Amino acid sequence: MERAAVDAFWRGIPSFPSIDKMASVFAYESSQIDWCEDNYRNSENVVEYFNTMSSLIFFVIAPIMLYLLHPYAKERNLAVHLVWIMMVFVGIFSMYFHMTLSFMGQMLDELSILWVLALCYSLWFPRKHFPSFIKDRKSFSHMVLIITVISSLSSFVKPTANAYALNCFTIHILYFLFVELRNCTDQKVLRLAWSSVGLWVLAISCWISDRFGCSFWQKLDFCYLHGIWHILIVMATAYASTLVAYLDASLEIPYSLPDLQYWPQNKWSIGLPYIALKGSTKTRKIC
Ligand SMILES: CCCCCCCC/C=C\CCCCCCCC(=O)N[C@@H](CO)[C@H](O)/C=C/CCCCCCCCCCCCC
Ligand SMILES: [Ca+2]
Ligand SMILES: [Zn+2]
Repeated sequence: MERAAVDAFWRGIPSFPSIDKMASVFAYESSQIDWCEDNYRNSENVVEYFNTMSSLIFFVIAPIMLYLLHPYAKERNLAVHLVWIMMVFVGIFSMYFHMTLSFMGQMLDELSILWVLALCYSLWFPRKHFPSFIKDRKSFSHMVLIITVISSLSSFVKPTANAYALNCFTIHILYFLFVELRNCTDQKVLRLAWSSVGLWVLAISCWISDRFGCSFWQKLDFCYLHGIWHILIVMATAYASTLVAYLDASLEIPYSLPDLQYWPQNKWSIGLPYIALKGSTKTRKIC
């Protein structure tokens, strides 16, 4: 069938978008968002070259975290691995978004972040903060799933607001971490919490500065803040997710004696944090 005929066919169906409209969501620069980096400066096929390349950090950190968290995931729940597998997709969509600045790229980038957040909440949100009508983690996960499906659909209503809404989640994460840790005296936990907050503060400063201070950074010919945000937010995610996973492990699998360690250098607490299990596993205990 001719393309015009196909288009006319679909146009006959009320409220079905035309083929042109559907194709345009993939078009270069069809997103209403444009970051500070000059478009097409380094390549005629890649709109924002540095922002695209800095998203490669997802492919560096994700496999290392998958490897480091394997003993913990095996003991607690193999679904933990989904977090860093999904982070690889966030990286792919982030690259696609900055390469094209297309509407489809923007939505894939933002929706993938929303679903990683949903997964983290389902896995690690502390039981004692569950709403009173929720009796266990399974029901909590179902509630998170319903909210995430509704939020995913709502994200098409005002797409320019999505990134701000996603950033607001951090306020909630900071709030419950504060409540959880206000009586904590474990120096390792506190150091990890402060490092997570520090990385996030640096990251969000770059994100906001790129969004709202672009003319200033253009004068300095330094338009790389969004790319730097990519690197810092992946590190903040590694730190914060390990922290909440550790708090969860201390409550849910205490017999395995979870311990916070750093790769590659544990001595100075630098590098990527992970959970080492120093005790017996459940299976060994039963045998
Ligand atoms: C019980 C919950 C524990 C949560 C632990 C952390 C969960 C992290 C979840 C998601 C990872 C986010 C990865 C960010 C990818 C960035 C891609 C990107 O740059 N997208 C932009 C467009 O290119 C877009 O404008 C950005 C939108 C905002 C993203 C907001 C992400 C929130 C990340 C939360 C990090 C937590 C740090 C907590 C510190 C104490
Ligand atoms: Ca740009
Ligand atoms: Zn980005």
